[in-house]
Amino acid sequence: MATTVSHRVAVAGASGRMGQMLIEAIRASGDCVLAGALDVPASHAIGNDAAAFLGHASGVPVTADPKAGIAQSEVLIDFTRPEGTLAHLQACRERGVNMVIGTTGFTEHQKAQVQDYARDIAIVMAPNMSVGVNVTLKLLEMAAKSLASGYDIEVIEAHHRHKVDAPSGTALKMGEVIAQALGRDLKDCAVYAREGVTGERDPSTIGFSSIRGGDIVGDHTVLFAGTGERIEITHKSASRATYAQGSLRAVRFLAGKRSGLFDMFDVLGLR
Ligand SMILES: NC(=O)C1=CN([C@@H]2O[C@H](COP(=O)(O)OP(=O)(O)OC[C@H]3O[C@@H](n4cnc5c(N)ncnc54)[C@H](OP(=O)(O)O)[C@@H]3O)[C@@H](O)[C@H]2O)C=CC1
Ligand SMILES: O=C(O)C1=N[C@H](C(=O)O)C[C@H](O)C1
Repeated sequence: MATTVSHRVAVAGASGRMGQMLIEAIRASGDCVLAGALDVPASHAIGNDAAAFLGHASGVPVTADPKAGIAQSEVLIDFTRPEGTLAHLQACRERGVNMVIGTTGFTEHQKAQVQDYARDIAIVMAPNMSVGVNVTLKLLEMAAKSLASGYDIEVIEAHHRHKVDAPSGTALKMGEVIAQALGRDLKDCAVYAREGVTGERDPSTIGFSSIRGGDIVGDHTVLFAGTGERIEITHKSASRATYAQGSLRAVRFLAGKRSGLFDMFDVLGLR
């Protein structure tokens, strides 16, 4: 049976870990087609076929020119760096191309800029596109409400040696969800480092610990440590394919939308 291709998708960071995973997922999807590929000017991939690493010819060359890279697309998936994402947003707004943003490490000011672009194009932005992590966020919301007093809360994350931001975007989102459930503001209660004579733990804080090493795809644990018991809620990613599949669900969700900022709770109906 012939499949109908309905989504023309460009990928930014085409030679990156997630970029390659996305190109592979688009090729296997049946309803999406690769219509553009972007990378930084210094990338070894510029000028090459975007699917060459799969031993396949997609007919889409990797370009460093954002406007050329998105010209044939209805949506751009971006897993790059915050400064790259912002440059891509500018090009997408000019061309009326929607965006799926998986990049992490944005400052508050940069997040406000993304929100501003969402007045003109539709954007799904989430620090973690996997179904499992987003369901975990709902579990954390419930746990935090039930364990509001008497339990110290610590978020522990582990990632591969190449990751450049810490804590991970997912860990920060977990902290935000928990803080909100407890009626706190993460800005006021987050503790990102401990060293030396720190004093006793302030029960109102949410602590973060980051481990970096090897090829760990992404592990997140939230520890609720009480007196006489501990509860640990853990999610472990064994493959980046889950992030790519979630990104394609976001692409389908955006079809026909003209503006607005959405996240994976919207895409997955978890709100
Ligand atoms: N939301 C989610 O589910 C997930 C989010 N992520 C996030 O996605 C991002 C990318 O992760 P990952 O694929 O592992 O990283 P990689 O470093 O493997 O890939 C990043 C890609 O973006 C390119 N790039 C770097 N800087 C810029 C820039 N300024 N403008 C445009 N492109 C740029 C890189 O080019 P070059 O290598 O030549 O520098 C590379 O091709 C990270 O922020 C990560 O935290 C990752 C996995 C899941
Ligand atoms: O850089 C990564 O690899 C990942 N980044 C995201 C994050 O910062 O939370 C999502 C996932 O954990 C993998």
